[in-house]
Amino acid sequence: MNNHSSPRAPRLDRVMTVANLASAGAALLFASVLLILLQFLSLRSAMVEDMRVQMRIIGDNSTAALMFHDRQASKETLEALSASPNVSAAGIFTLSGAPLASFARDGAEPVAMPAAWLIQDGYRFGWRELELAHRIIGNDGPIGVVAVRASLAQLHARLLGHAGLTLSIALSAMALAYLVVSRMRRVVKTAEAHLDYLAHIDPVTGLPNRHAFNGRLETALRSIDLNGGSVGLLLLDLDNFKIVNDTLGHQTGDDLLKAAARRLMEILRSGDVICRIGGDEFAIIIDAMHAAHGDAVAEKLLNALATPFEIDGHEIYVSGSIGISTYPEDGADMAALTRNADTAMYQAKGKGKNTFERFHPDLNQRAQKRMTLETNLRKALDRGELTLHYQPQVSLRDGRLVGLEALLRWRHPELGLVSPAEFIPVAEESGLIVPIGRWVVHTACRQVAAWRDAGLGDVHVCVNLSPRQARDPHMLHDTVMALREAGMRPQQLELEITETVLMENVHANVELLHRLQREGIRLSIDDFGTGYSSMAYLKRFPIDQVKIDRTFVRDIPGDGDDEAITTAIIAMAHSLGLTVVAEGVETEAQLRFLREAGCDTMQGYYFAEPRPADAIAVLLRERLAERE
Ligand SMILES: Nc1nc2c(ncn2[C@@H]2O[C@H](COP(=O)(O)O[C@H]3[C@@H](O)[C@H](n4cnc5c(=O)[nH]c(N)nc54)O[C@@H]3COP(=O)(O)O)[C@@H](O)[C@H]2O)c(=O)[nH]1
Repeated sequence: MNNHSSPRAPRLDRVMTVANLASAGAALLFASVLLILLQFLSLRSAMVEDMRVQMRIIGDNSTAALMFHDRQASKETLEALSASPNVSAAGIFTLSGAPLASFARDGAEPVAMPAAWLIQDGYRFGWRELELAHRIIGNDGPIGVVAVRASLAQLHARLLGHAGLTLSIALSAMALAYLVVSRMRRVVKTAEAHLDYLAHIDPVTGLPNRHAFNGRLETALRSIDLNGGSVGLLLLDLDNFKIVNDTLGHQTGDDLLKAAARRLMEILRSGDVICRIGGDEFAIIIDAMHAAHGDAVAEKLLNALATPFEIDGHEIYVSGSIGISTYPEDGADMAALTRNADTAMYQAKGKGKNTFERFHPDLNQRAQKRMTLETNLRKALDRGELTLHYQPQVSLRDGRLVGLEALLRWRHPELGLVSPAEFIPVAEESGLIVPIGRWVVHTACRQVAAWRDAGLGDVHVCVNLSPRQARDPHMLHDTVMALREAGMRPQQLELEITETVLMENVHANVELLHRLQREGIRLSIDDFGTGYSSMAYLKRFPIDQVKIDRTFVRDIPGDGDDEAITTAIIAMAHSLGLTVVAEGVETEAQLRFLREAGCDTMQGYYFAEPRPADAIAVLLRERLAERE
């Protein structure tokens, strides 16, 4: 399995670092050369100044010797210069240029009478020597010249020392700068790598995230465009993951995601890519896949999830629904391919979860049909196309009618009678269930009031509550208003909630059910046995009644498992003080079995199918007559 990022081209920052260091080095070098030059000029002027002071002294001290042509005195005066190590030769001359005295170090050439321009300028620098000349002034003006030749060796040595020091400081600064820059580069690189990780990796599972998935899929499709072949895309959504999160907490949810991701990764081949692209959604890109391979991989993925997960001492069962699409057959681009895999995945969910579905164009037709249903459903309320039918609930003790379940019916002028099994999910997904559900509660309550006002007595009515309605913040208020408007006792209304809805958001639902209970509204669990089926959880909810799903009733008596489940549900519900309704009772044998098992109430075609309000009025009249 390939989940690593591709090697990158040499980074621009590396080039930038070298460029920065080079420019810093050049600047330092320039500054160093400038410093050395300044140093040189400063040493030079200091030397000239020093020599001139000495020559002035010699000149002043030689005035008398010059006037009297005293060679010995001139020589002695001149020899004072020998103390200065720079001076290699010196001489005192008369104005006519005749030497009066001279001094030269070992091997040095004696000085000659300086040229007029040198006397004028005072000094001249050569490469290795400095020549100086100074007029000696008597009482009536110039009387002679003192000339000196000084070696620059000492100045050069000092300059070399300075240059060495300056350059070593510059080099040390460069080395320090290099170390600081390298360290900064390492810090920046680590930060960059971390940011890159965060941008591409899901922190919970360590898998590439949606952003990375887009890149991987794009690369895979581009490669197919160039080289041919096909790519398979599998979208896997964990079933009922939300229940785990809500009931066991987010940490357990995260641990489950991590463990599931590990299992899925383990069964994939190298070259396949798995990414986490949403809360409980994974995408698997299968390279160079043949049509049959997608199904095989999907089966392997589902099998990998089949063994329960051991997390924090909990044994957690989780399954997946997978949608498969193949490039280029099922979509011309990334968006179409992903959309179609998504459509297939929803189809798999609709088929009852823990399965996979390969995309085929019919699915789009189905999606189209769904769209048509939704468009028409939006107008159904206003056009008065919705009605309620009512199905009686009968006491198993005495056969008396004890309640009615309100069931929605939709007759569309062109589509005909549309089954609630078909349009309720569409209403739920589109959110239309909220206004429709509100209408159902109000209509059912108004109908109960109408029967009462017609002298048919008080009736108990049950209304289904969908997941969206349970989340609707106005639901409680709307329901209470419907009861008030109808002048009904709250106990006459029962809301049916499926186990799955209940478990979808345990904390919020516990709160909601308590508030409904405080209003006096009765509550029952619908389709019990098909969902989470935990009596322990039922204890947390203020429930009055449990409705055994008709799939368990269908094969009793006869099916040992269903008999055992039905009997157990009745016994457990009673032990919690709840009454039990059996759904889908169609035969005398079922009725007898349920009565013997102690079931309280039955609902099903055996007694009556759901009927319009007028037909129910007939039953209510019969009930009244029986009472009298
Ligand atoms: N949120 C809402 N959901 C609603 C509403 N009205 C209906 N529904 C849900 O739609 C599903 C299908 O309902 P329907 O086609 O009305 O089927 C009901 C009965 O007709 C059917 N039934 C009753 N007795 C029998 C029987 O003996 N055999 C048999 N095969 N079917 C029978 O069962 C359905 C009632 O189920 P339940 O609600 O679980 O008690 C269905 O899920 C409805 O809940 C609505 O207003 N809001």
